[in-house]
Amino acid sequence: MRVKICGITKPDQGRSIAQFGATALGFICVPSSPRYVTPEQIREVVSALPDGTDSSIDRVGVFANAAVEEICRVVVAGGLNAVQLHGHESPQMCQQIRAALPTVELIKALRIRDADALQQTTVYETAVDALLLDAYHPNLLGGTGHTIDWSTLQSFRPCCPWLLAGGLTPDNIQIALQLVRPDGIDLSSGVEVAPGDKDLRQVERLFEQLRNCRDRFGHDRFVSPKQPIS
Ligand SMILES: O=C(O)c1ccccc1NCC(=O)[C@H](O)[C@H](O)COP(=O)(O)O
Repeated sequence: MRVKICGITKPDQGRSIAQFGATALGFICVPSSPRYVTPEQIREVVSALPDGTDSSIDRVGVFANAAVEEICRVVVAGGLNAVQLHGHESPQMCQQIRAALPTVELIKALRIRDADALQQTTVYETAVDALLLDAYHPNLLGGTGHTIDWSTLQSFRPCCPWLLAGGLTPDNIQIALQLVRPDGIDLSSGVEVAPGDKDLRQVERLFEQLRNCRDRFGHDRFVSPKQPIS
């Protein structure tokens, strides 16, 4: 299972989170966010990663309603290998980004207000490599700490891989994964002291909980430290 920890701003925290077993680090490239980082800051985090993980861990830039040219500029300058679109990007725009960045993984985030909102996922399934389902908030695009009603996702099986996001914490991750079967999870505020400042104890607890899930259910869809399950 993929485990993405989003909103990384500090090199020492990125390094520790990689060592705990995260398969992806997310960088907020949305200037209005309190978690915003420049391409130079992203490079500093990536260069502090333990040897070997700097190329194996996914480096995901999170954008919202940015122009294709701006996304390309940040991807190159920041050394990113994945792009997450967290705004109102159309399937056509996703295809333009895919054409401009053919070797970069493209993830479309969709904010799920209710079960009906899941219908919008079908038009993106062929335009991107993966979907990320996040909670709806009237004023904020992401990092809200709000959860999706997981019961609406119990039979969600898109044609492409997908990540569950929105208000996940070490305390609720087991319950979420008992109800929902995503290919990966994404956490931000649930493992933070303050926006952009990760709580390493909570990140460690998250991986403990994931290992407990694996032990309890007797299968390998949960992550083990330093041996992420793809
Ligand atoms: O985190 C932000 O500040 C942010 C701002 C604008 C667009 C997206 C943003 N975050 C996207 C993420 O990938 C978060 O990890 C996701 O929304 C889950 O956040 P949380 O509910 O805090 O776990």
